Amino acid sequence: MNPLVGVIMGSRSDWEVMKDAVDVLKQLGIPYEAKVISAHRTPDLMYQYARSALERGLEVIIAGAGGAAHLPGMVASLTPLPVIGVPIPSKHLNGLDSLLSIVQMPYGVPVATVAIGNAKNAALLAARIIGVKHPEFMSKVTELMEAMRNEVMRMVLNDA
Ligand SMILES: Nc1c(C(=O)O)ncn1[C@@H]1O[C@H](COP(=O)(O)O)[C@@H](O)[C@H]1O
Repeated sequence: MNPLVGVIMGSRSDWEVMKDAVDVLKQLGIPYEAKVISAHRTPDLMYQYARSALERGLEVIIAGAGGAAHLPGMVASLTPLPVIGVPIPSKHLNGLDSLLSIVQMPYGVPVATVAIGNAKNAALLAARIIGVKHPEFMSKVTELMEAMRNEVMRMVLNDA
């Protein structure tokens, strides 16, 4: 099956965070591709990637970037596909800069932004989006929710 989710990030240095998204996609059996693409450093590549994403069969794009994180918003301006932004924790401002750059999009160009560093949630949100069209992935999401519920039900508080 061709990739349904595109996972992109501004630098190789984002991979440590972004591989959490890929791990979740693998766990759910969702076909994905992962690449380094930067709005700042490879604008032509970003343009080509975002413009061709829909016709290549991608259904969601997860874009991680840190600092002046323009990648998710720029990709969202070039494709009608849903874009999920992952703010990468940055060295000097701990990711607050990344978060604000990604979340404060103007009207007309939405980016669904997850918490700083929470690439796992980006993958889970992608699974829910593609699950509407692909019931086999929605069942995986439901299984995961059930497993999480059972885990909480088993939690015991000593000395409570
Ligand atoms: N925010 C962006 C973009 C972009 O938005 O296009 N391209 C790279 N970067 C970010 O720069 C940070 C430092 O990158 P380096 O570690 O390569 O210097 C990374 O977190 C990356 O996402």
